[in-house]
Amino acid sequence: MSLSVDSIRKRFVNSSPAVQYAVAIGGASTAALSVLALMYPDRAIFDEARPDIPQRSGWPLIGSFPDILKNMDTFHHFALKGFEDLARTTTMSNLGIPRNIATSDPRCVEHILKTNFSNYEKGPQFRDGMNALFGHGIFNTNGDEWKFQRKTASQIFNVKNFRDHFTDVFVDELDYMKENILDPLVDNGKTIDFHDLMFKFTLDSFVLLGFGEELGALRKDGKVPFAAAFDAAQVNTFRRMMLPYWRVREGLAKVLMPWKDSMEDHIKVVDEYAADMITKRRKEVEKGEEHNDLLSRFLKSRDDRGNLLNDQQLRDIILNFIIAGRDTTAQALSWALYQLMLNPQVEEKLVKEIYANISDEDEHNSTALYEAIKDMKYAHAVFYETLRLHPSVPANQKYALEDDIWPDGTVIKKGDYVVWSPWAQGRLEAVWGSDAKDFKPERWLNEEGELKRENQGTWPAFHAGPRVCLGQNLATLEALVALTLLLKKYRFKLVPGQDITYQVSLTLPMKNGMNVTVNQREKPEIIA
Ligand code: HEM
Repeated sequence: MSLSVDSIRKRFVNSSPAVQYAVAIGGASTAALSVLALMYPDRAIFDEARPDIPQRSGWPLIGSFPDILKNMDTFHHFALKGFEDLARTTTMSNLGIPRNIATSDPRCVEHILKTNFSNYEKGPQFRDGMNALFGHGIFNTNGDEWKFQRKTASQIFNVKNFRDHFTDVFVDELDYMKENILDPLVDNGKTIDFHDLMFKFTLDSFVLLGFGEELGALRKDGKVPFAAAFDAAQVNTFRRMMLPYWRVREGLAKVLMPWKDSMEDHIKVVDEYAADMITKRRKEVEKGEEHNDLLSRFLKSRDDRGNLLNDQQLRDIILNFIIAGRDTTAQALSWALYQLMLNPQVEEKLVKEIYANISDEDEHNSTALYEAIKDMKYAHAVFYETLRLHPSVPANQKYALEDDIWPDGTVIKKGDYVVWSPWAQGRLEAVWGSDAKDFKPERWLNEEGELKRENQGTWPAFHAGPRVCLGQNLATLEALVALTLLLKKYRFKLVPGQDITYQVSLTLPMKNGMNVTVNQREKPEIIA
């Protein structure tokens, strides 16, 4: 049956008013959508065009949102491909989240980190997403509130603490780990998840040195409930930041999958943990006990308005510092061992350096260990190279406080949401040369064998500018003490057939962990 224009018109005229109304509405909507699609052919509805910046391909009205969804699990590879295929600075428009301008140009990254960009003036998307876990802790504050936290915390990062107290804590935790967990596995072929082990080590160490609490994660099988809830809350925070309409999504999940723990459940567990810690410490202080750690410094100090801190403020501070101090270093340690197992020639060189510098006695003399490790150039190079390919903070963002022009000529408008990806940048040939994807600690040493640090725009692993990582020396010390003492005693082997990959989160965890077997290390020949 063929439908002529005339017959359609007749049918329409003879139909009921309700049908005529529905058809008219449908027609008008289609027309409106078509006009809007013509106005926004490659970007999210109402996003302004930025023809001056190379844009990643997008759909009419929704932009690249489907691509984000599709690549959610391999997001850092997705970022890398954009820079490789399109340009060093690109833009992407997505329905429901602000248009981003992404750069992998070290000059632009350094400029963002050191000048007119704020990580607090975030759109509601980010502030709302971060609030549940981060509250008003150091990562999520600005101005006087941030200055107060940074200044108070920085008091514990002095050489004396590093040399005497912190090194002691790391050595004690490692001693426990060696004796009770690793020694029983030596040469018996049984496997252990090294990633999980490092999370326990850094959690116990940081909670002890920062808050005086013996959490005992290393002493328990499986994850302690605080750590499990804390990890889940972080993954969820990242999803809230990346995907729009999280309230609707999470609301639906609660109805459709009521048996699954929600963000509120995870937050409840971590809140209770922090609350117990605070109550215990307040009681100890009442009894006249003296402590000199991070928690005590904050308990004694007055905030930017001159008040002693309440429990909520202390909770935010504790959780932010645990995020800062635990995950980042545990991940760096895991990725470092992964690369060493894949690159035996690097491992061999590092082990020779360890044996040449650390005697058996040094292993239990914190001052000697600290002094020796400070001078181990190759070990530092291994650590920096690990963070080049596996930066613990793999992607980051800020907002432009003013109109600006970047060093590469990109025109930035006040309020623009700008992002950079240390993960992608670390693998770009345009930044690191044709061997960018290879693990080569030698690139961090000059011809005389002295360490050379890249500028912070090229290697933004620890950030730069006023918000540069407060714990970078602590992290370096902790990682090198652990690598030194573990590699001196054991040779770890990667269990074949595993999918070692990252989980997309605020930091760079290994998605499936990393199983290894443990063997006794033979002394390298050169020393024997
Ligand atoms: C390998 C280990 C580590 C890496 C790669 C790392 C990296 C970073 C990065 C990239 C930032 C900037 C985050 C942002 O503003 O978006 C940061 C901030 C920070 N880091 Fe680290 N970090 C590490 C370990 C630590 C440790 C052990 C501590 C211990 C306390 C720490 C304390 C902090 C603090 C307090 C900040 C916030 C600084 C501020 O906003 O003023 N970090 N870190």
